[in-house]
Amino acid sequence: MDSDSDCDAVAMNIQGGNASQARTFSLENLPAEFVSFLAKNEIDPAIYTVIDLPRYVRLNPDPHLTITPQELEKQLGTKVEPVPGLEAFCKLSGSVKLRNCQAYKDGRIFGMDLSSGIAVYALDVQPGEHVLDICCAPGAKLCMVAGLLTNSGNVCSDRSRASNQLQMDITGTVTGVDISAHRLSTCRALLKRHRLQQCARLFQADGTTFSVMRPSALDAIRARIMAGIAKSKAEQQAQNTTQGKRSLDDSDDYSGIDSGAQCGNGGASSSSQARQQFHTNYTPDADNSVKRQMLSGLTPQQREDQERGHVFNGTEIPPSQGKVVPFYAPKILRNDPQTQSESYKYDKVIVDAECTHDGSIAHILKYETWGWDSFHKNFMAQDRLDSLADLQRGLLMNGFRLTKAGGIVVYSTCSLSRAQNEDVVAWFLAKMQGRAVLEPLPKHALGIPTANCKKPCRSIVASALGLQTADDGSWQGSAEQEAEMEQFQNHVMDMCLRYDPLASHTSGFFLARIRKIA
Ligand SMILES: C[S@@+](CC[C@H](N)C(=O)[O-])C[C@H]1O[C@@H](n2cnc3c(N)ncnc32)[C@H](O)[C@@H]1O
Repeated sequence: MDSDSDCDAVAMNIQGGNASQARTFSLENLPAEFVSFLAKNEIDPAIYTVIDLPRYVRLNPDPHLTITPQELEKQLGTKVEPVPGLEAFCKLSGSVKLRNCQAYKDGRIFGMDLSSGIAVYALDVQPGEHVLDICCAPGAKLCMVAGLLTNSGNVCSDRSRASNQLQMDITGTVTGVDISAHRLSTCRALLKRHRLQQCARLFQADGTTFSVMRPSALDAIRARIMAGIAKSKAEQQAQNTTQGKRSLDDSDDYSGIDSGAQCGNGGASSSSQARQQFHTNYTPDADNSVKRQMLSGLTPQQREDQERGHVFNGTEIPPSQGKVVPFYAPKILRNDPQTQSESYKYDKVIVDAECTHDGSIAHILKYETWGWDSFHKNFMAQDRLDSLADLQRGLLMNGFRLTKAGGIVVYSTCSLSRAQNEDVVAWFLAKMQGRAVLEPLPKHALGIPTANCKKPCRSIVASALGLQTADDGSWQGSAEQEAEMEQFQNHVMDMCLRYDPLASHTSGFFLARIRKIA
């Protein structure tokens, strides 16, 4: 979870508490299990003693929700410094509370750590692109992607039209997937607060098996809705009555699934069917634990492969499993036929994977107030730790599978553990055998010092390559293999990026940028 205020809002909701940000901290306060986790993962506990960690906000680029740093400074009564080189980001004192600020309530600013912003910039979102955000909630990055698509010049967000009119001019879209319904609710609320909901749809689903391709029928749906509007207007004029007027607003839930355009094959024929399908495909999570849910349409073989960690082969598309009802979608995206075809893979995918959140300093320190028991339950439970790398691999594999050839996948976490970062990326690259390559990232971007990445575990790479390992899992190769292994490990270290709070004065963050070759 990011150390931003929007994420804080979620955490506050979960806990129902009134956390205050502890800025100074004694390491002795950390619970023993967490200290041993840090030691095992070679994470320096001193990161939690950084006392002057700034807070960052992003100014909404929407021309109707702009605010200048000077105006924001007046509202907050504190210094607001634009971050050179990272458009719309500003730095504030770490003690600033955003929630009561009018600009925050109006959706003029987003709380978002700089490292998260750099993850989105690494996607290099272009106008008209279709982006998939796996593990999207509560939605800081998703909102930034939606903002880049909505305010990119090509895509006009015309607020001057009547408020109940659809904005029909979207070309690029962002699809967010998260397993947690209540976190998705926050995501939806954020999209609405920042008026970004027109180009975004959300699915409650397991990101390791999610299979919905990018929207494929925007033009057809747009035409149908426009025809509906024209027809409705004509009828209105003829009858001189408001009866039969079609509501053009964007109701949030799927109760309106039948209204508006139905788009050809596969469209849900009634809202009750749609609901039923939703509940068949996805069981909402009750406790925000890391639950893996299988799409009902997987064959037993696919299921078995999944359980063994072979999430498809990184490219193939499973047969269509019927339409999956979105958790939220504006009308123009709600009735997409969800065509299953190679040509509807996403241009860009971000996998901001579920992790132990140990790099999210402000968040971790809040457990001082909330109680470390809940921290243990949420993040350190042994079964959760044991299954985390599998989950992260599965999320990355599936994100890659849904990316078009030539597209980009960004893998990120807010953990500083090697097992959740370099090891996952190295395992993945080894499995993909040349179909995926690491792309350079801007080291020292914006003058922020990055930390050295860690050397991925050789036995994980060896096992991903199918090389013989000893009973204890260790691997020893020929001289030539050893040299290749060394080269591969160094390559992963060189190409990935780490923010360590001690050096960067941001949250702890890991980032890899992967291009899909085929
Ligand atoms: C680090 S947070 C994501 C933060 C988010 N990207 C943002 O910028 O606000 C990780 C998210 O992963 C979600 N998650 C956990 N397991 C998942 C799964 N199997 N499939 C999809 N989402 C999952 C959690 O509910 C949580 O919201």
